[in-house]
Amino acid sequence: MFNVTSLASGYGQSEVIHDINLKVDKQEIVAVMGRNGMGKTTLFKTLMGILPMRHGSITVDGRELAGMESHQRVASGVAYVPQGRMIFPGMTVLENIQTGLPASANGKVPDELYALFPVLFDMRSRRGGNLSGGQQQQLAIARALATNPKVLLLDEPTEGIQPSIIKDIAKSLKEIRKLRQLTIIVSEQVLSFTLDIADRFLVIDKGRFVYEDQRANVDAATISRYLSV
Ligand SMILES: Nc1ncnc2c1ncn2[C@@H]1O[C@H](COP(=O)(O)OP(=O)(O)OP(=O)(O)O)[C@@H](O)[C@H]1O
Repeated sequence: MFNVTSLASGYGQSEVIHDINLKVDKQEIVAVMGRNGMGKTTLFKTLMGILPMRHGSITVDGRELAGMESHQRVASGVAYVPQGRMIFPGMTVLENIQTGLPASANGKVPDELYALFPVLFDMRSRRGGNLSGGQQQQLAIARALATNPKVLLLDEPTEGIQPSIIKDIAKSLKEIRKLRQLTIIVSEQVLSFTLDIADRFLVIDKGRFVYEDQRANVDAATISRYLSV
């Protein structure tokens, strides 16, 4: 459904992502685990077209995204929740979510989104910047879901968030995956969160995948070793 072939990218002279291949099925949740600086954010930025690719191919249901601007990739069904959330702090919760809605929605937030994140309904008139970190993360996810994606990319969603909210986020993601047959790729350093949601695990090390396994066979000790070296 989401296929990445021989993808490379980097900054200036230095190549950071080397020849990455990834195939993700419809409704599958894949975790990309890796320490700081291993290339998770660079990979996601390349998938979204924020950073140009040096070579490779990215397809969603057979449609090639290479060469498309970021907004065209969103229109093709890929949504992105960046590291650090990047919500608009001066805008209300409602306005933040509306920025993700297609024009055809006429500004109406689907009830389903508020059902997934009830706190956002309660706080819809507050400024995004006044929400807690966990609430902002939920807002960033809701804004991405408002674009009605087929594929959701989440970059380190648990960073700086308290454990009870992490559990809520895991629950919402599993729910929305079922509801919308959503494909999810999530980068993380926190294994407990991904063990809760992911069907398959990959470890990225210096811009290459060095480990892969299904949830049922996953060797948590091996992944932890990669994360702690
Ligand atoms: N704007 C940039 N210019 C040059 N090099 C960069 C830039 N951003 C990241 N890098 C380098 O690219 C490599 C991968 O960084 P990246 O941010 O993708 O890692 P990460 O796995 O997402 O880690 P983190 O969890 O710290 O975000 C690192 O060596 C980093 O120094």
